[in-house]
Amino acid sequence: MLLKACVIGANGYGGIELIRLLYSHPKVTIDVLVSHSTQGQAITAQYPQLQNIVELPLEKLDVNEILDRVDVVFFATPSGITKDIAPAFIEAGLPCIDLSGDFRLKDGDVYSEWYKNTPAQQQFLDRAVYGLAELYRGDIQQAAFIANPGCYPTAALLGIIPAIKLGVIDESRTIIIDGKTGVSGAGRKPALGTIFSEINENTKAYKVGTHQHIPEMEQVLSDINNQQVTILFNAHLVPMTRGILCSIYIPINDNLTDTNFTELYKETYRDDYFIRVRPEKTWPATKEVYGTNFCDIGVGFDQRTNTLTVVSVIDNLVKGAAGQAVQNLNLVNHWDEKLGLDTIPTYP
Ligand SMILES: NC(=O)C1=CN([C@@H]2O[C@H](COP(=O)(O)OP(=O)(O)OC[C@H]3O[C@@H](n4cnc5c(N)ncnc54)[C@H](OP(=O)(O)O)[C@@H]3O)[C@@H](O)[C@H]2O)C=CC1
Ligand SMILES: CC(=O)N[C@@H](CCC(=O)OP(=O)(O)O)C(=O)O
Repeated sequence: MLLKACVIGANGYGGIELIRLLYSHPKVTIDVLVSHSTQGQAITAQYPQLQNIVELPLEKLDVNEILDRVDVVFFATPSGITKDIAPAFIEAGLPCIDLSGDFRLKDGDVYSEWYKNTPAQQQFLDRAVYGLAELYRGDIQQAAFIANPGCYPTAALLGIIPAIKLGVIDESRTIIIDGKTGVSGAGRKPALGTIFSEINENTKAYKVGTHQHIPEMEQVLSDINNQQVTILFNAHLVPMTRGILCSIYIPINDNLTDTNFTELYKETYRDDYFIRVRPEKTWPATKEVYGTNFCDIGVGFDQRTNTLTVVSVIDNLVKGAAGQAVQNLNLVNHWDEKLGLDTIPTYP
């Protein structure tokens, strides 16, 4: 029997990517699509490319009806909105996977500071399991409510986790993450900063020193390190549709200059199908993971500065959002982690 899924926020970019992936999933059927502003329309009115494939109506949010009709709910709704919608489903015990930032931070005060909004109730923050499979696979397999990681944190954390686990970092210096994203990261809603003439042939830094993903990365790294880790992260918008590339600079202890970091990274991820560590000093590009759940990582040690350069790429809508959500669905159900996700990148 197929598992019945509901996507709330179905007409956004995260929602349509969930529909694309769930449609091909051998153990799932999409039963309910929910929209806020386009309810009553067919999904094909918003996305004609779904004609003859997924011809479902966009429905209004009706908690009881959804509880009756489906086995799992995905929230592809904005941060600040999900925290008010999700609790009814969590309390009813329906498995929930949230793509927003509302349940990732365990400390409500930290959420208020960075998201400039009131946090979700603590009881729901406590129940959420952070859905980074490569780090918390065992917890996810036991979970009913997943807070899917943010797009930048996914790429950045996967690039830093091996170094933290191996204890090779010089803690007197700061880890620096230079992140670049395609414009789909901002969602489908129109905004001045993301229209063609503003972003084409242009690149810009944004949210410098204030990006909401900074405390998310620090929370996870501090959890692994058993003490506070502080990072410097800056985000940049580049003129492409999909993709995130993080160039990460990790200060390394003096006595480790002969270490083969590429081999150590490969060893850390030996059981993680979606993490592909490249040969020494071979650098991945965003197109090489386009449309897939892969995170490709290149590693190279700079002797002059005792710094490890790590380049990590993902598709923001797949490993950074919908694909990672499906990976988590597979784990929650104890299915093969690759189900619905085993594809080759679209290239060129
Ligand atoms: N885009 C990305 O790369 C990533 C996105 N995310 C997160 O995923 C979530 C979805 O993002 P994305 O799809 O890009 O955003 P979009 O702006 O493309 O879509 C947002 C969706 O939320 C719905 N929505 C907006 N306001 C409300 C409301 N008040 N009540 C109910 N539904 C509402 C919209 O419905 P309608 O249009 O009908 O109003 C729309 O379906 C966000 O939390 C985002 O932070 C996470 C990682 C990466
Ligand atoms: C281009 C762009 O604006 N990208 C967004 C990604 C947002 C996101 O994923 O936000 P959540 O943490 O709320 O899920 C940003 O940098 O804020």
